Amino acid sequence: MTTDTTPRWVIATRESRLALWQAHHVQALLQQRFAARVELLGMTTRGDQILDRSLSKVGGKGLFVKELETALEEGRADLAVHSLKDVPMDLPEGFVLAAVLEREDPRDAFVSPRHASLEALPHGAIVGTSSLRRVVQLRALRPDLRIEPLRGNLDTRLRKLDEGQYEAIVLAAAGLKRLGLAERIRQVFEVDTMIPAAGQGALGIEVRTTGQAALREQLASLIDRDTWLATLAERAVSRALGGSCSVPLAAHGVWQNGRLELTAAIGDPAQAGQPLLRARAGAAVDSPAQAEALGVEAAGLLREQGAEAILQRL
Ligand SMILES: NCc1[nH]cc(CCC(=O)O)c1CC(=O)O
Repeated sequence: MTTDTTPRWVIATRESRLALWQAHHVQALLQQRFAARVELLGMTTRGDQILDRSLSKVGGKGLFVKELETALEEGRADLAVHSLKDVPMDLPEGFVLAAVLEREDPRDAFVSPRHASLEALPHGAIVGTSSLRRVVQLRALRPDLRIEPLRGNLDTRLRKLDEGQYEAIVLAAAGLKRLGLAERIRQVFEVDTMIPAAGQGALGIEVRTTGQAALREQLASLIDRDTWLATLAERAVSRALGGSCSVPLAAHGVWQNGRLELTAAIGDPAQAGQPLLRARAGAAVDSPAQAEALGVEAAGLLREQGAEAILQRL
């Protein structure tokens, strides 16, 4: 008799269409690269259940992650695939991000049935969006607009737009592109106009810290170094400033001639139309420690400009 040495792994995933697309993407990658047998374990998280309130009001980061970690802990799954944006900077004891994959488009997208761009919206138009980060940046760009909360998965958000509850909505380009909905995008915001969230557009793969040496080694070979270092810097800004999603914080790193150029911004939800505090920091980053130091530097620059007062009020 021969022993079957084919690795068998189970991926824990949320069950939204986007989460399943992402899990299937990682499943295919693992099957191709390691000739592994990979199954999906779909599950519902608190973040999926709470649809009537803004997520910033119901307990912050980790809402989309915890149930998946429980499945890892109990051995029902071996890895969890997340949108990196939804993953807290500090994972609970016993868990680690084994890989960050190459980033999709990190930008935010403007979607509207009738209007070609944010600039083209009529005075006072209603725009839907789900994050405080987008709210403060939209207000700074167009103080006249009425910005209303918008929750739910991608299909739900598009349906609410199509039903006429909003003139336009703003959401991550990456999700729309992954689901084949790119044709709905009327405008993508350049990253200087609407600074993305830390980790936006990237996928993270989480595993247990112990007992998974072989899997961790194989996942490490999937790391996209540029995305990994850039998102480490972005996430370090968020951690240095207290990192909850009730903070309207943006952080985005771009590689230019071998240097990582990091832009970060924080807005004040209580001060409509106020300009955002912005900071830029760049360095020839070549290690995780250097990436995190760059993030801490950018956070320090925001503090010097008065980020503290905003954080105090929140
Ligand atoms: N917070 C929900 C979430 N998490 C990741 C994405 C989009 C895909 C990505 O950024 O990788 C979205 C939807 C959105 O912000 O529009």
